[in-house]
Amino acid sequence: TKINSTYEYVVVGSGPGGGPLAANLARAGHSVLLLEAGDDQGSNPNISQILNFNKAGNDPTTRWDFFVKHSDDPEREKKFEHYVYRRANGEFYVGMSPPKGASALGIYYPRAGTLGGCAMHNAGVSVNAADTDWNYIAEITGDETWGTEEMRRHLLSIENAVYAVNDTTHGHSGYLTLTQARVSVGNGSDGGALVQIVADAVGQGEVEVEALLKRDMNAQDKGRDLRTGIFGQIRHADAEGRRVGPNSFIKATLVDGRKFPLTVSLNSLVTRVLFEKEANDTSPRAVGVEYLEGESLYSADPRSSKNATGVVKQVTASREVIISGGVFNSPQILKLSGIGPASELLKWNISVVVDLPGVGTRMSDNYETSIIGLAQRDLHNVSGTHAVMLKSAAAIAANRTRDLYLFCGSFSFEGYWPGFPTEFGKSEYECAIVHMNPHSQDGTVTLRSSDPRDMPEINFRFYEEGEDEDLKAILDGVKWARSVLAKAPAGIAPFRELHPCKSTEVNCTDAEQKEWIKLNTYSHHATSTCQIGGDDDRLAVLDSKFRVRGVKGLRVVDASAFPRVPGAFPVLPTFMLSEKAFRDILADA
Ligand SMILES: Cc1cc2nc3c(=O)[nH]c(=O)nc-3n(C[C@H](O)[C@H](O)[C@H](O)COP(=O)(O)OP(=O)(O)OC[C@H]3O[C@@H](n4cnc5c(N)ncnc54)[C@H](O)[C@@H]3O)c2cc1C
Repeated sequence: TKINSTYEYVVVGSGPGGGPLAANLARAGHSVLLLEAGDDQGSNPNISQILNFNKAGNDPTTRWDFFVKHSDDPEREKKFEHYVYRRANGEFYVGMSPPKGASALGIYYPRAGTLGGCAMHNAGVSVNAADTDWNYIAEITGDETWGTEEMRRHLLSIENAVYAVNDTTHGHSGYLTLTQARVSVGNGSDGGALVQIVADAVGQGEVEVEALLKRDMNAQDKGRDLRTGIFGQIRHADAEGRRVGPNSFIKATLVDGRKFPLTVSLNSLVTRVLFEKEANDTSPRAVGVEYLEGESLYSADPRSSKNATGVVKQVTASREVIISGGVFNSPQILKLSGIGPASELLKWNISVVVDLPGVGTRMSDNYETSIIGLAQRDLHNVSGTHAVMLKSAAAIAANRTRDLYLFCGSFSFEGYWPGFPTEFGKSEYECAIVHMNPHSQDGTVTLRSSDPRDMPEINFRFYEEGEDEDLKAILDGVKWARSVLAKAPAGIAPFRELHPCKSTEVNCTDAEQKEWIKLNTYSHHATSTCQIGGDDDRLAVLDSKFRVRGVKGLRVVDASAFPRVPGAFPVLPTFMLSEKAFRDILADA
């Protein structure tokens, strides 16, 4: 496509934040340039079939490899069982006994640099945030349009809930096809037996297992966030398992005979926002962006090379620039553009446009762990995973919303590293555990240099706050799953547990389990590095309409805007946030 020099809107990044926003603005008749650092792998079967998500996560054509810290203590970091090193020959080493000459890289954190962003290699699990998460944004900003009712309306306009076809409380004509994952539970199958023991444990033993697997975790239901038990897993994919999301919506917009004014430029790494300040302006205005054109320019791309520098280009936005580079890249782009903590910018000789101390701070994420074991024999007819929502003892005592999301099945998911996962054969069975709304929200994204191709320094600082309560909640989930799995039919049980306890035979104390969980907690739901906040919050980066504070014509629309990590899985809330941003931007146009 020919790139013009001026568009009404320039959107940077095509993930669940930026992709649908660019498509929607063009469908509303505005000229839009969408700049994406990666290329398009929409027809690569590793990427296009949602159940290939493990292959997708390892595919060098889409992967962006970040290496992060979980704490400020380098010795503890290296006790992470899947810590990554670079061997002298350039290959990765994963583990705790690195060979001589290997250099420490850090804890692997997956992202995707491709048309569609991380929605192209995620597992697609699509869960609305709790009402309390949405209402929290309304409370801190005083902007009622963030309330749960309004946000629900955005969900209705984007979704095509084919799993709930006759349910009029869901939307059925949006771009985001949602289906429920299939689980084998046929008569006499191991899958059926293993779901049944969970159903018994959550007091749903009398209900048909098939009906439980259709329970709708995104139901329009006042008591929803307090309800626990088994649910079907909802995914942004169609009935044939093809991924649906930003990539398909952008493509549909480009091929539509109505010829919407959307231009997509791939292999375009945005390096900074351009500003102008006229004499009578109180604050600078974003008027465009600078970018580098070329393949694999960002150093997280495994195909990148230091010698590839790209061609410098500039483009103008007559209305607005919208940054949607994701949780690590949006704060990096702002900082490279002179928006961030002044002291950090000056260190890299970047002229300060606005001293905004919150950029790249208060990063938030869910805590994840898993209990995995080997059955006495191979398991048969166990495909698919089902969700179980639970409350920790503390959430029950305080009558708070459900805070544990488990998904159970015959699979192995112990987090991410190059070459993940470790497969343990046909007897493996796991309950993965997501602990929602953990206390610590102290992660940072800081510049490592002023070169836009370099990855920033990323430190999550897990467990800085509320360590006892969070570890206790996760342990509640682990113990619950262990006690349920012990009730599996003879011949399957007893499971030989691989972790957190090495085996059910060995007595493993609470303290030992907590230590193992703390060392090995993983995550992949990072948010909040450019967060929305109230006018009185000096670390707020955005106002409630996604506008970057202190400048004009610039917004950030992606998962970095959430003031704290929403619910169990961030992708559906990010699609909803994108839809909200579209409405807010149109209202100002
Ligand atoms: C392996 C994996 C599995 C996941 N599974 C789930 C799941 O099952 N359910 C769920 O809810 N969430 C899941 N997530 C998280 C979810 O996918 C993300 O939270 C979501 O995609 C965030 O959307 P975003 O728009 O903020 O950013 P991203 O999806 O990260 O998109 C950002 C885009 O911006 C582009 N970009 C970045 N910098 C630049 C630049 N300088 N110039 C131009 N382009 C740039 C990137 O290439 C990318 O395409 C998963 C994530 C991963 C990595």
